[in-house]
Amino acid sequence: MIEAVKVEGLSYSYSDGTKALEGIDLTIYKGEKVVVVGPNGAGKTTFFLHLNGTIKNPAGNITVFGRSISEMRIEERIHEVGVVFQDPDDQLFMPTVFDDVAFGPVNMGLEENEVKKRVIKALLKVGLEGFETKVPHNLSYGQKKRLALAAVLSMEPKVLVLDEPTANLDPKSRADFISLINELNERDGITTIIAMHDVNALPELANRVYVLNRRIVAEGSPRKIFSDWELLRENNLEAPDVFKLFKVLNCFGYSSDDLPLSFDEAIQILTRTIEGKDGHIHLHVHEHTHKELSDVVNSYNHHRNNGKK
Ligand SMILES: Nc1ncnc2c1ncn2[C@@H]1O[C@H](COP(=O)(O)OP(=O)(O)OP(=O)(O)O)[C@@H](O)[C@H]1O
Repeated sequence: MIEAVKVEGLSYSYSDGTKALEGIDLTIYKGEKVVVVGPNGAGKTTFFLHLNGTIKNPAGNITVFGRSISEMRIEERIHEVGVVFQDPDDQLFMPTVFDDVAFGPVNMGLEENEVKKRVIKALLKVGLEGFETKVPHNLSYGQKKRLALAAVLSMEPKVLVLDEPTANLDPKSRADFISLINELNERDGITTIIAMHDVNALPELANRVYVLNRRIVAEGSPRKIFSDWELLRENNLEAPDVFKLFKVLNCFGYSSDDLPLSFDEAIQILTRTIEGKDGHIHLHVHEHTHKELSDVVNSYNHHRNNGKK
């Protein structure tokens, strides 16, 4: 396995004395999808500020693909690690969408034609083709989020770091953003490191989780982390809703060895339990009192049929 990001003994205190990070050691491998969780003020953003070089001369070692981040020139670093911060307004400052996405490639010293190609490619990737002449400030929040991502993708980073990518997005934009991140990871081979409080979306974006609370307090698969109630409680975290629901169902005598981490997994487990011979879920529920449940199941069956076509 190739080490994409290796951090050793990283500590950081702000000038007012706030200790934000203490003795961080971690290794993230090429192609991994890693999510960093932790309570508010745990140091996630501070950690990311180290990865994009905003905080210089770290007290500790950070290497990206074997090279020390503090020894890289900025043009090299932005090609290695791209960081998308939570608030897109922090990253968008040019008069047009084109200029914002071109900013990185221009600073990398690329030729005009190459810059143009990269801008078009990045805007297409995030679904903002045709927005080139628009004023970033006037875009909707969801569009700004996608633009901030495009502005980083145009530098073709090997590692993509995202702070709260799903926060404040409507359900469709959220699902689209998750698919896009997964596509970047799975198809384009970009290693992704994400900080998020949205635990319901986490299993889709993580092979592995680090729990950060000034220090790294735990590491493991989403299932391992979410099964540790004590760890969750101590770090102001919670498990995905379906995971908690099945835990409760288990207490009521519904026995399932697998606890689902996502809605789809929950449906699969339920399907194994109650699936009819035709592969559809059959719940004999009363039309009026259980209409909502019927709607969910019908939409699942519809979704399943369409998927089979
Ligand atoms: N510029 C600053 N000056 C002083 N203290 C700071 C500064 N920026 C952050 N901090 C402090 O450093 C600690 C870590 O903050 P950080 O923003 O990295 O946490 P976070 O995990 O990203 O939080 P959240 O989940 O709320 O976004 C907090 O105690 C915060 O108050």
